[in-house]
Amino acid sequence: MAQYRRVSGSVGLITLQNPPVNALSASVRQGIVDSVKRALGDQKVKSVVICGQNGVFCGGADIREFGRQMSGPPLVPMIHDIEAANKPVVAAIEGSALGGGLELALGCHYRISHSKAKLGLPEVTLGLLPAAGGTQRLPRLIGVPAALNLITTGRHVTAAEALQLGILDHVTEHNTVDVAVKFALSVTGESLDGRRISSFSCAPLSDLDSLFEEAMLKVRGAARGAIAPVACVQAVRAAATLPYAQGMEREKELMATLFHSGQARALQYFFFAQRAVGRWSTPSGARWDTSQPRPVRKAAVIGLGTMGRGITVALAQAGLSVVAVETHAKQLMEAKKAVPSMLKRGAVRGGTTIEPDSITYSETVQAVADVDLVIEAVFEDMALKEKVFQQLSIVCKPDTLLCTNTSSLDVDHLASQTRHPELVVGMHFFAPAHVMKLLEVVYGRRSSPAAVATAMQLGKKMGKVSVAVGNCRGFAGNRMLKRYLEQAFFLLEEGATPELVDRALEEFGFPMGVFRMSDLSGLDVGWRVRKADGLADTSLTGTSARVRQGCRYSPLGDLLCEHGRFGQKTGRGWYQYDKPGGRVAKSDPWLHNFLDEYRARHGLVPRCIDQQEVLERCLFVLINEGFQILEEGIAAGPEDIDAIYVFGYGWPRHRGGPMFYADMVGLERVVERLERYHQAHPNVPYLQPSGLLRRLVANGSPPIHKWRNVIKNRNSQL
Ligand SMILES: CCC[C@H](O)CC(=O)SCCNC(=O)CCNC(=O)[C@H](O)C(C)(C)COP(=O)([O-])OP(=O)([O-])OC[C@H]1O[C@@H](n2cnc3c(N)ncnc32)[C@H](O)[C@@H]1OP(=O)([O-])[O-]
Repeated sequence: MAQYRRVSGSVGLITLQNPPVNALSASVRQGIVDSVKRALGDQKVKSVVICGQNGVFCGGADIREFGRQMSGPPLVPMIHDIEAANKPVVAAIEGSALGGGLELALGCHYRISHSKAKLGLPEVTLGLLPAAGGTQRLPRLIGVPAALNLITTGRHVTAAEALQLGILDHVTEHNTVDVAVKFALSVTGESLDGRRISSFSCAPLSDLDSLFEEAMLKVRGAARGAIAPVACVQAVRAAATLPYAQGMEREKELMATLFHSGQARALQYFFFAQRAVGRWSTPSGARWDTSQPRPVRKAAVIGLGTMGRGITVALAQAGLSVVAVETHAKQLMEAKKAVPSMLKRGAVRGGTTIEPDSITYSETVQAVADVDLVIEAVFEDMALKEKVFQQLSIVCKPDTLLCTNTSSLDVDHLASQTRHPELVVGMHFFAPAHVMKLLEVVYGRRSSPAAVATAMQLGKKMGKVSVAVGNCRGFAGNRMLKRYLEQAFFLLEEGATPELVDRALEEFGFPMGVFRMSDLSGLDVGWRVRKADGLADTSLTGTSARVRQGCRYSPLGDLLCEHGRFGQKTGRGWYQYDKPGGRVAKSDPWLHNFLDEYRARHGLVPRCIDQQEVLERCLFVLINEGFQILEEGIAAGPEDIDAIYVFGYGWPRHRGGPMFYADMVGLERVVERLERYHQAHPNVPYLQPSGLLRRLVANGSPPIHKWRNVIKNRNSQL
């Protein structure tokens, strides 16, 4: 809807009304069309102001309408009519002017904004382009290079930057609508000839071809297979080379190629998925809307290795006062140098200021006596963590929340070491902890709803996407990753090379294939875990060398570690690097010989493996584990798993996440391929389709937004 009224005698004020972000739904568009008509037809009205209710101008087209039959007046002619109006129209921007919202403002003759507003054309992040004239008007207004930057990245800019770029005419600290109305009165009767952006020409550039070639190269490099950024460049090129009307035709054609694409569906699904994870629930009935988080003003971090330092920075950046504890004097000294410079770099990047004295350092756990929450980030060793939790339980206030950053150890067991197990949860950060967006909040059997709510809220405060998951080995993310890694090792045994596997995964859209990733994070990390689990025994020979606990096992990673090949840090891993710490992976003939010898020793005849098999083996087994996790209630819904994989593991966002990908591929096909691979590899039980996956297929493979019902029905029958 849009409300219309006349104010200050001669200004028609149109207020968009569609909470919470005044998205341009069919009824809002109809409301605007009707109101504009009224204002232009009313002789008493000399100028018009368009604003949004509740301090938000407009969040753009209504994304929920995209999957449906479109109705109501289309945006393009609506904006065109506003621009063609013979009375000045002023956009009064508060909150956000994004996507179609900014396009609407670009159709107005003047734009006035509050200083706190954010503006942008984020359509590319939804697999689209700004197809309500945004690709044609913005370059005409601010020049091709700046428009290319905004449209291909979708980034939001502050009002100050928008003013500097020339998007805005005026920025105010006061009531924006009042200022806009006053302004509208002041321009009454003035000529609008120079105010209609569609009549502008783009500022001439000396070498347009090379500018667009460069832009295309850059965009293709960053897009990892996403098609929308490429279409955005093509649309802006049309603005720079064609008259406005033809440019609009090109914009429409390009939008048509994107609108029904799988990528657009995936990205729009993901837009809602990342918001859905905030509405968490646990199998015991705790929920986001009934659980009260506790206030956390002062927090502590125990252990200042790489993770502990990152967590300290993330907490300080969120405005908390932090006690950073490290019992090893040398490590503490290093952390005291490293943390302030990490903070400084973060402040420069984010344009913020940081209070350096918000962090105090200590060599003893006694220093955490008065904090509200502690995050333990010591070495991944259960005995050590047990000791820390026992100490914390004595030292801390009785109501202090005790969190562990373990990536796979048993949260319930750690809780059992304390006097208040209900106040223990996992907060699993991803390295580097002050940069990575993902936080897995792991609730144990006895974690209270308030403890989960507090950790979730703290994650949000730190700018993370927090996902609540249950306690199991590896939680959701690493548990699924284990299956993916295993398949990659098996593929090497069967004849693939790290290069072939990585290429397939990188062409799929991962920033790094599994072996390059493993070299980056260090092969010794997994080796240590496997050793602790009694798995990494390379003294075994014959068939037993490749079997553990009755299942197929590949000792390849263990063997590499025994050769001192820990990845980038030692200059050798699955690839070779020019020096320890080197970043550029090069194919390593030693590794290929090693694989040949290994296969010969175990009587494995290498075969030709294609990219499709790599993808199906690695990804379908990971997806299958995801279904198992849903079945067990470790994650509440597919959106949780997808958010974990996109934000924590580099799953390409334009493929929506592993569970969405399964939906796209077709659940029947996933089952069929898994069954086939399981037949070929009967000693890999995880290739057997999970019960939930089979049940979904038996239920006619409902779309992903209906999976929760199938899970719920099953749980209610138990
Ligand atoms: C021809 C077409 C051309 C055109 O160029 C295409 C477009 O404009 S494409 C559009 C280009 N525009 C964009 O890409 C902007 C997308 N929006 C945003 O970036 C943020 O929502 C915004 C910054 C506006 C507010 O942030 P915040 O304050 O943290 O709030 P929040 O994020 O938590 O959202 C609150 C609720 O509103 C919901 N919702 C939001 N927007 C839309 C929408 N457009 N539609 C529908 N719903 C929308 C959101 O799902 C959530 O629902 P729920 O049920 O409560 O979970």
